[in-house]
Amino acid sequence: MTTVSPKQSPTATTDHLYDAIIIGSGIGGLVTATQLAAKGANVLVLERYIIPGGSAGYFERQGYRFDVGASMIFGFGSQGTTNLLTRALEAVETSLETIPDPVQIHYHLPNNLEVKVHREYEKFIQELINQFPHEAEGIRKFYDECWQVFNCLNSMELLSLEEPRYLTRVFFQHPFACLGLVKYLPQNVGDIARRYISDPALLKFIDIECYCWSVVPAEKTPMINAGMVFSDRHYGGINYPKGGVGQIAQKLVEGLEKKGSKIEYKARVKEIIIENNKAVGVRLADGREYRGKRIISNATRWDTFEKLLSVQKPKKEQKWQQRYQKSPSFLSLHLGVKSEIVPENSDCHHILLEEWEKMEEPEGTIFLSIPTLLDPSLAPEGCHIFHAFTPHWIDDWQGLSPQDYEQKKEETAAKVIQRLEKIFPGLEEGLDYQEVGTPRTHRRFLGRDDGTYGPIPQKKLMGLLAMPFNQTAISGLYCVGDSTFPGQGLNAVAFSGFACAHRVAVDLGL
Ligand SMILES: NC(=O)c1ccc[n+]([C@@H]2O[C@H](COP(=O)([O-])OP(=O)(O)OC[C@H]3O[C@@H](n4cnc5c(N)ncnc54)[C@H](O)[C@@H]3O)[C@@H](O)[C@H]2O)c1
Ligand SMILES: CC(C)=CCC/C(C)=C/C=C/C(C)=C/C=C/C(C)=C/C=C/C=C(C)/C=C/C=C(C)/C=C/C=C(\C)CCC=C(C)C
Repeated sequence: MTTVSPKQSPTATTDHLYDAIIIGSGIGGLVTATQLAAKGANVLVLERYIIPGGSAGYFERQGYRFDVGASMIFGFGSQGTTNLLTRALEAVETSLETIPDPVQIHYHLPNNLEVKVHREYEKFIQELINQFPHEAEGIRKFYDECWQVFNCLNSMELLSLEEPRYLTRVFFQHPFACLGLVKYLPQNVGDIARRYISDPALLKFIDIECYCWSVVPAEKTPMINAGMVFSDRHYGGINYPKGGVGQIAQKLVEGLEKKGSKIEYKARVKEIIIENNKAVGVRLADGREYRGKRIISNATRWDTFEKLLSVQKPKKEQKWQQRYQKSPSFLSLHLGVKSEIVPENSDCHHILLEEWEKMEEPEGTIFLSIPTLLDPSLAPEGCHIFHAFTPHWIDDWQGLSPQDYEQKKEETAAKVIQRLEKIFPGLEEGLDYQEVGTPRTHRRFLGRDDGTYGPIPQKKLMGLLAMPFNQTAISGLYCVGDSTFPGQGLNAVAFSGFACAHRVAVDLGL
């Protein structure tokens, strides 16, 4: 890997004009970079941290390799067009071995409602119908409608919706699929679920099915995204990259470099340079400047428009901020756990919630992943990795003395572990290693304002209609990643990367 450290950089001045400069090497940034490099563009990626990946990065401690973010990965299917991670790697002639996950989520919900989302669609539907036999028809109709959305998406090439020639072509090739998507773009899951389902407990189940990836209940979750998540888990499936989630970014970087483009680490962009109302380059924290024909920010919109630009925030962005707010961040427990406490045939991903009213509260819903059930090589022999996380706001972690901060981490972690004892009795006794990340950790290491997981609607919106694409109100400046259409999720930001690269490539005449 060619890592150029600031002091050795041969191109520290403005003499080289890159086709595109990308701020940040999250999966959104890297998919844009590799797509452009594959089309022959000369790209520079600038990453403030020491490795690529952002929320999809990793860190190693005492023989454990922990994923920074979620370990439940969509987008690694082998057919159709929605397998965007497989496709992004293929575009730069690389690939990753993945391990299929037989159960997407094992839910442990109020009133002892236990449901497993099996990879096999029919098995999942039967399991849910067994819990709610009186809603058998509604359950089928609801999830079948999600398949309609997915089938539309999965039939067409997925590129920039800001490129008229692509839109015309795709419309002539797949008129019904396009009209289907136009119909669902303004819709949310809650309205569709209520058309078929009336049992309040089942509607709550649909809420948590949405909440665990969109961080909002069904009424605010866009139907297009639900169509992807609720169907692709049974189609392409959930597949874990061998060697950990961090491998995805590592492989993309390898591919990027093979195509002659480059990435620099410890390269924090402090300012996007604007000349004659156009973005023309970036200035780093260490004073270096780089020039590019196009500038693409993989930082969040809050970071991009409030911290990296000295010009007034465009009206369009002000409007966006009235519609979307920052979601909470997470408290993350990265645990090493003795294998004895993990029964054979345990599932990899769990959701634990004891009271429906607390679903959206900090520490209400607990997410747990045990990636070593799929790839044991991530932990020392005889041990597993437990990654437990629960939403938390940064405000609750500010202004504490170092001692109080440490103590709060310990106490909050202990509460989470205690609750997880319900699923894995003996967990506390079985601990071998513990590292706790707070919203402050996420802000510091991921460079995300307030450590946010991403944008969520302030109020009920019209599906995805208000989510911006990649172009911005500033000429030459584009955004990519989870504060662009269609939002959070690796496969979602991969789509954003494909779309952004397509729009930029057309603008560059590539
Ligand atoms: N299972 C899953 O689906 C899963 C797993 C992990 C992550 N994710 C998702 O990935 C999404 C995030 O991906 P993304 O691509 O939008 O962004 P990201 O936040 O992961 O990456 C942004 C990158 O930009 C860098 N950066 C920020 N500001 C910078 C600056 N000024 N200069 C240089 N570098 C800077 C950060 O260090 C980071 O590496 C989230 O929505 C998260 O949910 C999903
Ligand atoms: C031409 C005409 C007329 C028209 C046109 C129309 C059209 C074409 C349209 C189109 C559209 C489109 C393309 C769209 C797209 C979309 C997409 C791609 C989407 C995607 C999505 C995805 C997603 C959302 C994903 C997500 C995921 C996630 C978030 C995940 C997460 C996870 C986690 C958090 C974890 C959990 C854990 C546990 C449970 C433990």
